[in-house]
Amino acid sequence: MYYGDIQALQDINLSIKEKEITALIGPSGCGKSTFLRVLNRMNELIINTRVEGTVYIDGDDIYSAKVDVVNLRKRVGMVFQKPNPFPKSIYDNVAYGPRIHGMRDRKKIDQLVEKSLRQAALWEEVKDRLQRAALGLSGGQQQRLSIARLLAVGPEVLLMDEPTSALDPVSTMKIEELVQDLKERYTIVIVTHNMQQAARISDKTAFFLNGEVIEFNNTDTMFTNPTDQRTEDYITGRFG
Ligand SMILES: Nc1ncnc2c1ncn2[C@@H]1O[C@H](COP(=O)(O)OP(=O)(O)OP(=O)(O)O)[C@@H](O)[C@H]1O
Repeated sequence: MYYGDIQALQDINLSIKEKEITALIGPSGCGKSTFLRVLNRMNELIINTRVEGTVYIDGDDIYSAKVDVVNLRKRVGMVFQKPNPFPKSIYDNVAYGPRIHGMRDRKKIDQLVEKSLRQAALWEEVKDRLQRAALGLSGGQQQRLSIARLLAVGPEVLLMDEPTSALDPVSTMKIEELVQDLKERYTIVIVTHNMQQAARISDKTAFFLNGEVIEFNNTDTMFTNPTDQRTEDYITGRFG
């Protein structure tokens, strides 16, 4: 993966397993977010970028010329560091995706909004104020709303780029619990600067350094018995 002439990722070969949580860790600028964006071709929204190599999801090469990128991003959704609700009601935020994908039946949309908010562990907090502004919710609630908005379009893979870094500890804990619940149905890849978080919630961890994956292992092994000295140095806080 290149930004202009600068190669930001090299020699990456990762097999991400279905219905697992894979954490991406590593110091700032090592390529974690770039890699995440490779997985749903979001890098293409940045000018002058180029990808070499292939990414398969369920056997489909997502970089094939045949792929409909809108559909790909529906299959592989993304949550960002800062929650980004639209300046609309809570209901309309969740209904937005299904509507642009052609859903018209009001009753079906109602059901989907409720289901998505329940799955995102937000329903109980907002069910009496669905028509209120999403921007009136707390940061943690807005982040769960961003997740509900994704779920409403029926993704298979959820990409999360430091989803709790702007949140307080209680909201962070709720998101961590939610991510663990979502693993039952979705494959999750999460970038985090918080190593305790990676250790608490993920099944596998990939350690990135200077655009390469230095180590990819079961999270337990990675944090108790890393193979590479550089992984050990990073997780014990010697750099980064
Ligand atoms: N839009 C861009 N244009 C040019 N270079 C970029 C762009 N985005 C990232 N890079 C470069 O690519 C490399 C990897 O950046 P990336 O944001 O993927 O790292 P990261 O590990 O996610 O960092 P952080 O933890 O700070 O978010 C860095 O050298 C960065 O400067």
